[in-house]
Amino acid sequence: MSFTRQLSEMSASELNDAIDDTNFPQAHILSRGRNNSVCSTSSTSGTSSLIDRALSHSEETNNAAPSPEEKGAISENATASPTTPASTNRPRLILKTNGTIPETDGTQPKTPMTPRTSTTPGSSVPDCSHENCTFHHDLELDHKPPTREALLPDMARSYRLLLGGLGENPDRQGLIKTPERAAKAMLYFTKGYDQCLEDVLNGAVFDEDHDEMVVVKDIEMFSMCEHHLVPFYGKVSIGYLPCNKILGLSKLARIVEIFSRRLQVQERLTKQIAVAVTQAVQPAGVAVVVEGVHMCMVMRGVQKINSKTVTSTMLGVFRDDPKTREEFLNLVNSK
Ligand SMILES: Nc1nc2c(ncn2[C@@H]2O[C@H](COP(=O)(O)OP(=O)(O)OP(=O)(O)O)[C@@H](O)[C@H]2O)c(=O)[nH]1
Ligand SMILES: [Zn+2]
Repeated sequence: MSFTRQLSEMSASELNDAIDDTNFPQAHILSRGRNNSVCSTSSTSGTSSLIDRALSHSEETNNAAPSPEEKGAISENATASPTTPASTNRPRLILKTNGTIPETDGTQPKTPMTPRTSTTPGSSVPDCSHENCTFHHDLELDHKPPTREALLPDMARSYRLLLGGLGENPDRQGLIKTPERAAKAMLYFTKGYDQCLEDVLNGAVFDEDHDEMVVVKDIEMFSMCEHHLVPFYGKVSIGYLPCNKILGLSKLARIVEIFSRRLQVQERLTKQIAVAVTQAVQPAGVAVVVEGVHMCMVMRGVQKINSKTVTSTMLGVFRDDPKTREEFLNLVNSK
């Protein structure tokens, strides 16, 4: 049984669990400290990840390793590149979330939703059905789906208790509305739980005979550390090599929003963005680099105010071809 078929037989939640829990053997993590020293670690875990196996299957079925002679060009700055292989011979990266969505019918598969398990006992808050919910198309959260609003009273009560726990008087003038404000703010910080890839893409996947690298870099990112519930923030750079399908540029930034606006660790965030781009356009490869500042390391704990964490996920040709990877990294690091 092929691995793509195995993937297609997994339920969305199983796939989500597998994606969330699987580390890429070659994910690079660089930590830059105060003195700019760079520490690079590569996990050498022998466990092949979901994506690895999907990729190797994809390569087997396509049986077409890119030739070094093939040439491409960098689309963003029009710099000629001798390294980007032509799409005709590129293995296409394919990830399927379930067996019901054929990969060639133009329908975008849904991103597996992170299950909402944070509801208060006793309150029944169903997962957002996305029906009548324009939230996904308006990431500014001027209006909230009913399920999100239903969370507010319990959350506000929790914040009120928290204020009391701090020894504060929740009824003093400055704090009267604070529990509700804080609850709304937390809902905003985690609004990605109510977004899915299909809705965010809004059909902006276009057939295009374009086989050169597309890079959108320095996308601002704000997320919440799942260990301490304090922010981490930074920037995300995404590159992909299209296989006759391109993505509306803003959708790359919107994909970052889906996964950053959740409780996260940076490694998982990086991987989820790469997987989502793969699901959206089945390119020959995807590269994602995230540079983050973790307030849990700045305001508390080790208090290293200049440290930055850099994580990357390289899929497909970005993983297999060092020159393609280098081309991407050069673009990302150029001013
Ligand atoms: N790998 C990873 N670790 C993270 C991330 N955000 C926070 N952490 C770490 O999560 C760890 C939690 O460690 P604990 O020892 O349980 O918690 P702690 O006592 O608050 O740890 P310190 O931060 O070292 O004070 C810390 O090392 C954090 O730096 C992330 O995105 N990725
Ligand atoms: Zn933290």
